Amino acid sequence: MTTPDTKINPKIVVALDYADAPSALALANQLDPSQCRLKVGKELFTAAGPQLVETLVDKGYGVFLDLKFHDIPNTVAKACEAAARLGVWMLNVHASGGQPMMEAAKEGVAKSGHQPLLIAVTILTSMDQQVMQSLGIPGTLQDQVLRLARLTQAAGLDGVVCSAQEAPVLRSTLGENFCLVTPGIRPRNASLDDQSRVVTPADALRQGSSYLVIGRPITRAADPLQALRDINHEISLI
Ligand SMILES: O=c1ccn([C@@H]2O[C@H](COP(=O)(O)O)[C@@H](O)[C@H]2O)c(=O)[nH]1
Repeated sequence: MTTPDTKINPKIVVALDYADAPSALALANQLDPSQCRLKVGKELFTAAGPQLVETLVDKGYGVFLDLKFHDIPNTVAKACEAAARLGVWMLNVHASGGQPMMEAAKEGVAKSGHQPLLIAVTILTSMDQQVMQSLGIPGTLQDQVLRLARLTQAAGLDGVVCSAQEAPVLRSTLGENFCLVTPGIRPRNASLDDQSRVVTPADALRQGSSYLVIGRPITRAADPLQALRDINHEISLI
């Protein structure tokens, strides 16, 4: 097995799910871009805006702008163009917006003059088979993740957000170069919170994840820096 080189290509993406910029910067200022990348999601972006994203980029962090765009193709294209202009490392849309929407997203990114990774959310890691059924989506959850991931690849995107539980089948079907970004990561004995499809950090990498998105197990730990160090140590042993 290969040893993940966490220094050159950190595998952990810390979800900065904070209510304001000072709280997010308090953690970012203690971390180092060689230890992790950072994710800005809907809560923080709505509160702190593009300026915070640019600040994190200027600090040298790879920033995943997790706004999960899902709208008509023209609107998503323009949103992706604007997001890519912030200099982020990665951004995303919802695969359930369909192939034309994802193709428009890709065109929008191309127009920005930047080259972030563009990925699509398949089925949220908080969802389970029962929730899928309640939405009237037929088949197994894994089948639906695979269907949306194939559509994402056909649209020319770089990868998907999925659970590491689906990583083995996606990796074998979609190839080594398709990026699998996996939230729902929980160290052994950690609280699941609102996540349903969870995997430990080391198991997620063994299953084929490219990047691990981790929020509360780090940000709500008594010592977030130590929690990140522990997880980086765990995955360095693979
Ligand atoms: O399917 C998805 C897509 C995105 N997320 C985001 O990842 C983090 C997970 O945070 P935890 O605190 O580790 O649960 C959060 O920002 C979500 O918005 C996801 O969980 N699942």
